[in-house]
Amino acid sequence: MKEVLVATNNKGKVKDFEELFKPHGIQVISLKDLDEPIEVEETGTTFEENAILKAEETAKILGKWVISDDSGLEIDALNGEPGVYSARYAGEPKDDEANIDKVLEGLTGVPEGSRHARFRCVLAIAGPGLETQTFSGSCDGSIAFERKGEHGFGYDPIFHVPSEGKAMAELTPSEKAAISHRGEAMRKFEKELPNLIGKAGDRS
Ligand SMILES: O=c1[nH]c(=O)c2ncn([C@@H]3O[C@H](COP(=O)(O)OP(=O)(O)OP(=O)(O)O)[C@@H](O)[C@H]3O)c2[nH]1
Ligand SMILES: [Mg+2]
Repeated sequence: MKEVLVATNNKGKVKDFEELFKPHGIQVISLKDLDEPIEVEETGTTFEENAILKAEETAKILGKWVISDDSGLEIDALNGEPGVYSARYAGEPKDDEANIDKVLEGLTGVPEGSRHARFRCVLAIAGPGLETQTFSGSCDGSIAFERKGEHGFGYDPIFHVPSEGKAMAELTPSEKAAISHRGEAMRKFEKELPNLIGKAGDRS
């Protein structure tokens, strides 16, 4: 396995995956690199359902193994919102800055101790001759009162990571990989990687 196709249109996720696959010498190809656009409708109500949908639909179209990622932010004080709707919380088109503003507005008046949240990520791998598998990860933190940091994407500037004493967007890519929801899911995937490489032959 020299390269892996990640079924995502999100450039921020691609960067996270590049960091995560770097130690394996595996190059990440995303839907952004293909000539024909692929956009799978995310009709599921859980991260797992949507991850499986994206992996299986894309694998069917391309006829090869793909990995997908469905992820999002759950905020306790907002009853788990934005959850599976994280990408488009403030509506279409997808806008990270508007999403952050909506979260901060929704938490107006909520004190520091009541702003607990978690990022969740489910990776799915699907393709010819392979039974679809999923791997999940989460990362606990809290929602800050203002943006900090320049790294990452999405809600990273307002996601405070207590173990680091910093916002997720203040962490370098390798620091984020070590503690993030996507990193945890990847480490579970990595344990399966030798088996998958064996099964892949020249299919991947
Ligand atoms: O600050 C963040 N750091 C992260 O590490 C992270 N991971 C997910 N998210 C949020 O959750 C949505 C996923 O939605 P999602 O899984 O449907 O992906 P997407 O629509 O952006 O791309 P695609 O992979 O579906 O093509 C994203 O857009 C973000 O808003 C994150 N925010
Ligand atoms: Mg999406």
